[in-house]
Amino acid sequence: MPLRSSIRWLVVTPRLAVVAVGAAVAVGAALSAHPAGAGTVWRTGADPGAGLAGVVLVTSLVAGLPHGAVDIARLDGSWRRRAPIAGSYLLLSAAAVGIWLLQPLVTLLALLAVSVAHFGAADLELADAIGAAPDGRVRRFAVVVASGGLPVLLPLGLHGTAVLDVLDGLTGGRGVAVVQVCRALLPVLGVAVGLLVGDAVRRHRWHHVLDLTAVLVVFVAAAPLPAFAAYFGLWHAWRQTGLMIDADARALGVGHRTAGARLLRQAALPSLVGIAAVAVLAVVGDRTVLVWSLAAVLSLTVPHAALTGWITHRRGRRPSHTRSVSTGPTLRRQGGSPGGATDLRDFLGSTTRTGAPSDATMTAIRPPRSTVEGTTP
Ligand SMILES: CC1=C(/C=C/C(C)=C/C=C/C(C)=C/C=O)C(C)(C)CCC1
Repeated sequence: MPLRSSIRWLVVTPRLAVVAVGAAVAVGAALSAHPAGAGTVWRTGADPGAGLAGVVLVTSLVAGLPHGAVDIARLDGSWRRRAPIAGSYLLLSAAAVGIWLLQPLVTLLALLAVSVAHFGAADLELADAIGAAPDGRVRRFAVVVASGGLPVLLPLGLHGTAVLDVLDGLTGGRGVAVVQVCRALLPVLGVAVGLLVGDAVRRHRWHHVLDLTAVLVVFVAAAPLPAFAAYFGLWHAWRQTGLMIDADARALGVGHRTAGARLLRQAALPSLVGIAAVAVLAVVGDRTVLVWSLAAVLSLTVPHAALTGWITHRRGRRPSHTRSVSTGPTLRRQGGSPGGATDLRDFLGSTTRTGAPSDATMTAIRPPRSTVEGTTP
C-alpha cells in the first residue's frame, strides 16, 4: 500500500468525497448567490458584501501559503548552502516579471499553461501515489489536462469577463484575448474531463467522479476569484500538504502528527510574512494590488516548478539502491516501522513514474542530515 491509511482516508475515501461535494456545493452556491460572488471584490474590509469572499480568501491563504512557503525551508543543508538556491529562486521569478513587463499577453498565457501543468501534474502524482492513476499515456495526459485545466480554463473561459479589469491589468489591456483563448480551449477540457470521468466510472471509482464534479460545480457556480481561492486552499494546497506530511513521516520514521508539526514549524515564518504582506496590501491597496499579487504568485510558480523539476531530475539520476541504502538505515535507527524503507521505495517508485513536480517527495528524497552528509549535492 503506497500511502498510509490516514492519508488515504484524507484524500480518497468516498466518505470524504461526499463531505467535500456537500461543502463545495454549499460554498459555490453561497458564493454565487452572494454579492461577493460577482467577483468584483478585493478590499474585503471596505465592502459590506465582501465578508464571505474575505473568509474564503483568508482560508485559502492560510491553507495555501504553507505549501509553497516551504520550498526553500525543506531543502537540505545549512542556510549558507540554501542561500544561493533561494537567490536563484527569487531571480527566476524576477526574470519572469521582467519578461512579463516586455511581453505581458504572451507571458500571462505561458504562465497559465505552466499553472495547468502544475495543478495537473500534482493531481497525477497524487493519483499515482494512491494507486488510482489510469493506465496508458493518453489517459494519464487527460488527468493532467482535466485536473489542471478545470481550475484555470473554466474560471477564465466561462467567467473571465467578471475579472476583465484584472486581466487587462495583467496584459496591458488585452484581457479579452486571454478570455478568448481560454474559451477556445474549453472543448479540449471537456474531452479530457469526459475521458477521465469515463475511466473513473468504468473502474467504479465513484469518489473521483464526485471529486471532479465538486471542482466543476465550484468553478461553474462561483465567480473566478473566490472559486480559485477555494480550489487553491481546499483542494490543491490541502492535498499537497497531506502528501508532504506523509512523505516526511516515512522519511523520518515518525507519526503524521509529528511530521505535521515539523512542517508547520518550517512553514510558519515564510507563511506569516506572506499572510502579513497580503493583509497589509489588502487594507491599504486597491485593485492594482490584486493585479500585482497575482503577477507575483504566477511568477513564483516558475521557480517553484523549476525547483521541483530539478529535485525530480536529481532523484531520477540517483540509482535506486543509493536511495534505499541512504534512507533505510535512517528509518531503522530512528525507530521507523519495520518495512519502512520498502514503503518509501514503493512511494518513490510510484511517483517517479509521473515525472511530475514533486513537492511531496522533497523530503522523501532527502534523508535526515546525519546520515547523508556528503551524499547530497
Ligand atoms: C489570472 C487570473 C486567475 C488565475 C490565476 C492562476 C492560474 C494562478 C496560479 C497559481 C499557481 C499555479 C500557484 C502554485 O502553487 C484567476 C484567479 C482564476 C482569476 C483572476 C485572474
